[in-house]
Amino acid sequence: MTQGMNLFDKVWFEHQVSVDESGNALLYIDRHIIHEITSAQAFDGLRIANRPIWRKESLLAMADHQVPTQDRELGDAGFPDKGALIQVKTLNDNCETNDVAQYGLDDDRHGIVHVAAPEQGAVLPGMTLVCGDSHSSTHGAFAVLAQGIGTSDVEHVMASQCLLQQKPKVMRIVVNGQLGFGVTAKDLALYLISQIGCAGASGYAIEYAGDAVQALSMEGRMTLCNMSIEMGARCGMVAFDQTTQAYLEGLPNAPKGQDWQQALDYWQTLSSDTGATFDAEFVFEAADIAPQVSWGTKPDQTIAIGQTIPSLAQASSSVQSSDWARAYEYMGVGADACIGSYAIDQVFIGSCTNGRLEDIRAVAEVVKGRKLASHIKRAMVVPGSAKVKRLAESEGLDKILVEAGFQWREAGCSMCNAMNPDRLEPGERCASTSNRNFEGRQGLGGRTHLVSPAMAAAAAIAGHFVDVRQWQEN
Ligand SMILES: CC(C)[C@H](C(=O)O)[C@@H](O)C(=O)O
Ligand code: SF4
Repeated sequence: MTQGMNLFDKVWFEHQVSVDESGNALLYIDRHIIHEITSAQAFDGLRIANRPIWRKESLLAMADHQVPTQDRELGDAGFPDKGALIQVKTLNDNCETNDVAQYGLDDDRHGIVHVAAPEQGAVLPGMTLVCGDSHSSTHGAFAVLAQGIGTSDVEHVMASQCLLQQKPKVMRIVVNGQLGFGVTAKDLALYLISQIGCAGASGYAIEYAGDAVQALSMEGRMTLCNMSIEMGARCGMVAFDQTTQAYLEGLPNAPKGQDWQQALDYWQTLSSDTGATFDAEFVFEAADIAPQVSWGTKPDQTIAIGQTIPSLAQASSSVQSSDWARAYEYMGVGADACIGSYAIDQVFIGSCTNGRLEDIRAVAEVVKGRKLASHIKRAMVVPGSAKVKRLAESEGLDKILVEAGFQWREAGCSMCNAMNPDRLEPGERCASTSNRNFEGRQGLGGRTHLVSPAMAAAAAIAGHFVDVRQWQEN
């Protein structure tokens, strides 16, 4: 085994084809996932240049952003937005013409790219992975070097199976100890972003390590890696271990028999060696982390439940102070106020951050036998994939949620980014398990507060943010 190498470097150098004088490296790409938003122009580009796809077996497609999450049985008629229908049909046509594997809308493997691909075993340790989507960092949970790319790079990778880029620096974030009762991977992610800042990891690949990270399930690790991009990082990774192995064993696309044994031998090398070095390192104590709520319009504008919204006097620069002033205004919140003092209008549980089975179980646990607060206009649970939906239904979770007053939808990105019919109205305040709280992210004028699934569930019942730990059984 190579001595003293960190995890990122191991995967990087295994895939580096060449480096030019200015330091630009060509990186070989193993897995390329595509969706309906960022692939159409790439397919067009190849067609115009009369270039074939280099290795179509590396591609996996599914439409997720624009698909409606209800009335799917109506087929095309279920799409209220005909532009969205065209995008989805274009992806279908491109996949058929180019013989690219696709999980279509009626396929029981369909879902949000970052939820559906890993659960089929299409994402394996040691791979390099790209997708024309910023939250591709999710797949780093499997010790994968997973990056989001733009549409022109989608075309380059289709044509050459390679990505041209500068090698990022590597940051390790160590979280010691264990997360407290009721504190989840989402709270950890939001906390780290609030400490490191939205641009704090720009130019870096992150490796998450320490006892608290190792104790996370694969779902929790995906939640954590998913939000790396909200710190500006190029990707986030977690070392391969028993948890990774147990998750992958038996999945449809995971290797079998001899191949599995051989793969394991390699995968077991996918952690940072003792003595590995990093360009930056942060160390946190899990015990310091409480359930988090974002109060502003950037993911790092986040506080622990129980803290008050910071005042301008606490800002560290004039830029931060003007950012905060604008955020108070847009979000309709005030300095020094308690986040629990604002009534919530909508609740959204889903997205590639928190649309997995563990997340839905956490919501059901909190809302079981309770009802939505009477002023909540709408509360939705949107599974991240058809598989998550099926598994949740087999546990009876859908019934618990519907009983409490939630809508139970079909898989898709849904209200995470308002590219489909699920949106906030101007001024509406939403407890959301998604990953971005930018202005207008969930609908023009909508106000997003990022929280964990359990915190969103408690807010749905109380009608405002509360500390969910008072409601859970220890
Ligand atoms: C539409 C897509 C390109 C976009 C992204 O890259 O992140 C979306 O997934 C998002 O979360 O805003
Ligand atoms: S769920 Fe949200 S963050 Fe994830 S891919 Fe879809 S739109 Fe992007």
